[in-house]
Amino acid sequence: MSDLQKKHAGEAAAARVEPGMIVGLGTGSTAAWFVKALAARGLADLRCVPTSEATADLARELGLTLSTLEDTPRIDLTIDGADEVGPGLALIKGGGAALLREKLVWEASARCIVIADSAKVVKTLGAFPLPIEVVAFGHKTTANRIADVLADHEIAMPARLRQAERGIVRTDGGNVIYDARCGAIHDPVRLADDLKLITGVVEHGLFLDLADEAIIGLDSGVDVLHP
Ligand SMILES: O=C(CO)[C@H](O)[C@H](O)COP(=O)(O)O
Repeated sequence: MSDLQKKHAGEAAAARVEPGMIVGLGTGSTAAWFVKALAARGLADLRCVPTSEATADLARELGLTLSTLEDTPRIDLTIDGADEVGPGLALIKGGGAALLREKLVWEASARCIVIADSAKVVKTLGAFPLPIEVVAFGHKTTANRIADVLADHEIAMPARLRQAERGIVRTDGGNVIYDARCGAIHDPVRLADDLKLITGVVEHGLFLDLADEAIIGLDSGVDVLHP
């Protein structure tokens, strides 16, 4: 994980934004570099839709004009980080617990650019634990159904409830997160479909066919990938 690479990716992404755009702001440390670089450009008439309370706080502090998905349901460009960038720009996201709002904003966007440091680029998704957002009510019973689906995908490890020092992690929407240590996800499309069918699962961190471009930060500049 390289902060310099994240900075390079964030800055290159900020250069893609044009005055007057409605921009989706991602969540995480790479997205924070983007938000800072975007604010520094001082572009006119931007409206920004943040994907988390943390990003909203940062953007507000930097003087960016915020909007909501309700007020601006069509976003021109969203720029966001990822935990893994796989073949075809299939992604794992949700390490920062913002996957649901992120996916809502991505799906409302005409164009999405993922930004990441070079360590995030992988040949097969799944080394990073797959975040699964679950309704808090009865979450342990939902976890049992998640384990059954994972077993059907030859993933033996049950997903683990995400905890922080202060206890169970809650998302901005009040849900909990289970992290599935998949090892390797051989059929991301089928796994995504199967997880979505589980009652109690709100969203999962597989972002498939959503990224139009990836800007990968290097020590000396960036690399641009397309699906
Ligand atoms: O999906 C995310 C938050 O839910 C983040 O984009 C992802 O976790 C990458 O974070 P970072 O840029 O800090 O490595």
